Amino acid sequence: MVINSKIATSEYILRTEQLSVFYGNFKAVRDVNLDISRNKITAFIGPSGCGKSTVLRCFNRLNDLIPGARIEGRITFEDKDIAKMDSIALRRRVGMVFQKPNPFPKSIYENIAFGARVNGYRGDMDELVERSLRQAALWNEVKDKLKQSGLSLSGGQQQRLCIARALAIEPEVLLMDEPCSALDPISTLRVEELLQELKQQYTIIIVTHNMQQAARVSDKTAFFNAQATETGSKSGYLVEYSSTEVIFKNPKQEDTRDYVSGRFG
Ligand SMILES: Nc1ncnc2c1ncn2[C@@H]1O[C@H](COP(=O)(O)OP(=O)(O)OP(=O)(O)O)[C@@H](O)[C@H]1O
Repeated sequence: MVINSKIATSEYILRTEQLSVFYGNFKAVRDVNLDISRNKITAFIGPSGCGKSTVLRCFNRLNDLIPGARIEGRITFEDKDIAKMDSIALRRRVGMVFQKPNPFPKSIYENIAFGARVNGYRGDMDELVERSLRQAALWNEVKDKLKQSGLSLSGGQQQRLCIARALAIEPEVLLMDEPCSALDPISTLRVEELLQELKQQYTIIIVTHNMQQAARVSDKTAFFNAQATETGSKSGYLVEYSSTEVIFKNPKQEDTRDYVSGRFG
């Protein structure tokens, strides 16, 4: 009997168990236990340096590329320990969009096709390029200039191109590290609208400094803070994790309340 894996999978696509992250001897983040819900948008908020990006980068093992970085604890993706997975295969399934739009210095078309080709895509490339650009709500703006450089687009369009590029690899999870911080308010709104559409198909984790954005776009919010340790250095930790409504309207922790009401950070 064939069991449908979609039915068999748990509500949580990614989980951390007692996750601590080190850069050399420095413990940047400690003891994070976090379950990421499938097809939801989870926001990471908290003051600068509390480890939001560090935790985000753990989910597709991008920290592996930083000399001296290592983790303690465990992260599972679809119930499998990611430390035991091939990192390239993991990154195909857990894509990333960075803070600053970073299109390749290639045509709009090639920005999508290049990564897909490198990842072994064998289907109809024109169809994939169109589908990815449509998913990223960019198709109508670029369909007549696919041969132009990706760098000729506006900042907001470049970021949507980078989202389209990430989607073309057909990931299951999209990690976004402050994807709107370099964008103007109108482009930000477009990306936020786009996220709502994308969550039908993808699980999204977004790091944001903009609390209104977290409140507007996310279903769940994780609030991180940093605290001085015995050695004097500051170590990040997860203060509270709940539905976005609870975090913003009725948090359990006083620190969360102070942060979301703008009293610190
Ligand atoms: N590559 C690195 N090497 C050494 N230390 C690092 C590295 N990246 C981050 N850190 C340190 O780890 C801690 C957490 O940094 P991180 O960038 O994850 O925080 P953040 O909450 O995302 O901050 P911000 O909101 O300012 O982006 C900080 O003390 C930072 O200096």
